[in-house]
Amino acid sequence: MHRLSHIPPGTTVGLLGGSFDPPHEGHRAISLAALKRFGLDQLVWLVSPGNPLKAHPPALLERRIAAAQDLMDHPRVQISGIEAQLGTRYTAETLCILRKQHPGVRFVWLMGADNLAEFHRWKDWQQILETVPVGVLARPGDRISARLSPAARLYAPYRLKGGQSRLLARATTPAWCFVNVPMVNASSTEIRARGDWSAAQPR
Ligand SMILES: Nc1ncnc2c1ncn2[C@@H]1O[C@H](COP(=O)(O)OP(=O)(O)OP(=O)(O)O)[C@@H](O)[C@H]1O
Ligand SMILES: O=C(O)c1ccc[n+]([C@@H]2O[C@H](COP(=O)([O-])O)[C@@H](O)[C@H]2O)c1
Repeated sequence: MHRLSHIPPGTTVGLLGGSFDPPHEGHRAISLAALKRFGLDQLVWLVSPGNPLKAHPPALLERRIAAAQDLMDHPRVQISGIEAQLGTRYTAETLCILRKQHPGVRFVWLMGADNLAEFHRWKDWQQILETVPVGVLARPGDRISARLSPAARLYAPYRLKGGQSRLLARATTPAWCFVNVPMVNASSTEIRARGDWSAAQPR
């Protein structure tokens, strides 16, 4: 069975799932902010085989992983294509397997504010919130829609304030925390639209 490497029991590990099509400075910035604000030991970029809610297929996984490794060369961050190896696309399924494989590890699901706004559309989203702490990072333009989202409203009683962010990883679930971090106005959609990544490349 495929596993994440170098994840010692007892550690706290942030999981940043994404299409990374392509990876950019926004991903890098929220990763560094998440390590610090949530006091995480490590972080894993889960490069997705394809977001189940996105109609267009992403660029080749190998190409996205290579670009991610170039961009995020950091001793506490690993880039992983494990979802493709496990055959999972849905986050709830991925988390279920990872938690079984690493019983002593405290995983935290990380996402930008835009994903919290849409979170109620994910498969078994309440199960995700009930089983792993969720850290949400501010993103330009999405802070208000995220705060007003169905998931944020329903789970409002379980939100840790920004000043308590370092408690998140070891908090009893459900627990989530929105942190206002310095924002980077970068998006893969915009980079693809410029043609710097998509043009003449295999998809
Ligand atoms: N600039 C950013 N600021 C904060 N969070 C971000 C930023 N860019 C991406 N994220 C978050 O990183 C994760 C992976 O994002 P993803 O790979 O979809 O990038 P994206 O720029 O949102 O791509 P696309 O434009 O194709 O939707 C998501 O949780 C997303 O919310
Ligand atoms: O599980 C789901 O239903 C689900 C729906 C939408 C997105 N996700 C995950 O959310 C992460 C961010 O996706 P993306 O495309 O916005 O980078 C990535 O890991 C996806 O697999 C998961």
